Amino acid sequence: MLRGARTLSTACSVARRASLARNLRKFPLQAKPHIPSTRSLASAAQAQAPTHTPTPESSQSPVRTQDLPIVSNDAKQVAVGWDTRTWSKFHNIWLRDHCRCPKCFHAITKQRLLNTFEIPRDIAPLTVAAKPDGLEVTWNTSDAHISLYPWSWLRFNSYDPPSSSFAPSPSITDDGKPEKVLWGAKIQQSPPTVTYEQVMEEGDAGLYKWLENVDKFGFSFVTGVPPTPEATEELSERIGFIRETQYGKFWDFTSDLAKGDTAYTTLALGAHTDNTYFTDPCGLQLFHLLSHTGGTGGSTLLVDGFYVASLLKSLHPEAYHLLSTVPVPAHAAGEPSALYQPSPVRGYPVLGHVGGSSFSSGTGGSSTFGGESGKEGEGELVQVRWNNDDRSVMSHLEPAVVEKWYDAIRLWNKALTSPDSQYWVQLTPGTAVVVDNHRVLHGRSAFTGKRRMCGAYIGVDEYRSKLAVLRERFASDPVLEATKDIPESVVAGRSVWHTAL
Ligand SMILES: C[N+](C)(C)CCCC[C@H](N)C(=O)O
Ligand SMILES: O=C(O)CCC(=O)C(=O)O
Repeated sequence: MLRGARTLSTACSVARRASLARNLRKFPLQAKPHIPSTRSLASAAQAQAPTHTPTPESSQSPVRTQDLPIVSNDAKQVAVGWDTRTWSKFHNIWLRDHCRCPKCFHAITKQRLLNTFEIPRDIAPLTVAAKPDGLEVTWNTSDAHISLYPWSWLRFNSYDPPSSSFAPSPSITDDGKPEKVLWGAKIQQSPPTVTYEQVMEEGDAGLYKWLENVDKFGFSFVTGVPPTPEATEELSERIGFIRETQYGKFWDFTSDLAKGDTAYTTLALGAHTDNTYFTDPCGLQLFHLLSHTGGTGGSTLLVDGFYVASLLKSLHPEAYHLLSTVPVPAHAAGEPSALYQPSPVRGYPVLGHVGGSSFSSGTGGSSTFGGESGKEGEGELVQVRWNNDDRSVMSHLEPAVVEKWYDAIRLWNKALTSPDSQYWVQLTPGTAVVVDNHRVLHGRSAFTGKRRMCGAYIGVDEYRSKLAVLRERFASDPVLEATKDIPESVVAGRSVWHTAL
């Protein structure tokens, strides 16, 4: 198994040669297979069960050809043998389209320069070679174009089989991101928290910690925030620019119905996510209680929607399936100058997924956005959209589904409101909370007196972009690590082999 193969230029240093040797697993000596058909590749890999557990080369020996993956090709595909049981197959057209040389890919803007549609449909390699840097392909085109594909990059982007199907490798995980931690009421024992000082410090390490908290837990407190709207706005903008909506940019609100929404009243609000009436609900929502005088109540509720969904899925799979497939319309119609509905107006399921093994009559080839899906499996839960107060008329339900759907949301609500799921916290001036609005539901208890809350929305793409940039700086990425010495890889501070490109 390739472990973050380091790269070697032809004039590679002894040190780099040794480091590649260290990282490369010894591939069992094997006669180069004939150019196998796609079908026979699988049987070939299957038949050649490893005769021994490959062991890393000693750090002294130079890299040997047999230390490199085995490569071969036919008229349609190139096969890469990571070890005798693990092969990837890449279509020739796919490889040519993903060439990252300076002619095919703008190293500064990270945009494709190659005209995909000028690639001959039947393009094939003249030669394929396993080089220390990666797979080298010389194409059978008039320019005999040469492309290089680093081993770690190929393995990360393997689609046949998907790289997620490979045995977990400490050096190369399928997306390199930390696992999410699902939580219930017990999170109150040690809720994820950073300090304002950490978040505001120039080096951004504290900002990174804050956003990693949000990625892992779906929320994070920030303590020591000056109890002013100005400081809170500045804190919000550490993540990215604030998303303006019909409620304004940075909000500073109280129970005066200044805006046509029950948030601007003293009413209790059940656990919900915001913006179900937008096609693209905000990614983060930040709240900071500035003051509450002459009254009681107004405590904040947080519920991990991913946790509750996991309970529903195991206890009531039918209900889970309905919440994952039936789109829910919503509206924001409290402002005379605004009347929001999502596009399509039928809305989106309460539980949004990607990658389900299902058909879809909606957009995007999966059940996530608007389509009905088969029951084979929903895929990965990536978004919770739930606000029963903002829900519009369910005018599209199949008659036979109506009562089942209401039973399903009754089970969902029961799980949401279970004491085991609910984390109630009384916010105080100086402690802000940021919530992943695609995962964690929030609410509040009713209150009396004068209560002043401020905060802001951050778009989901702005949030994820900032986290990706911080990860580039602070987290180790096996593909970036393995490719950083390939000449002309890192341009304008970013690698052309970044796995987000
Ligand atoms: C702007 N502020 C956050 C104060 C209120 C937003 C209104 C919340 C709306 N009912 C929703 O669920 O999206
Ligand atoms: O007032 C609060 O504590 C929260 C209000 C709310 O849920 C919202 O604005 O979405």
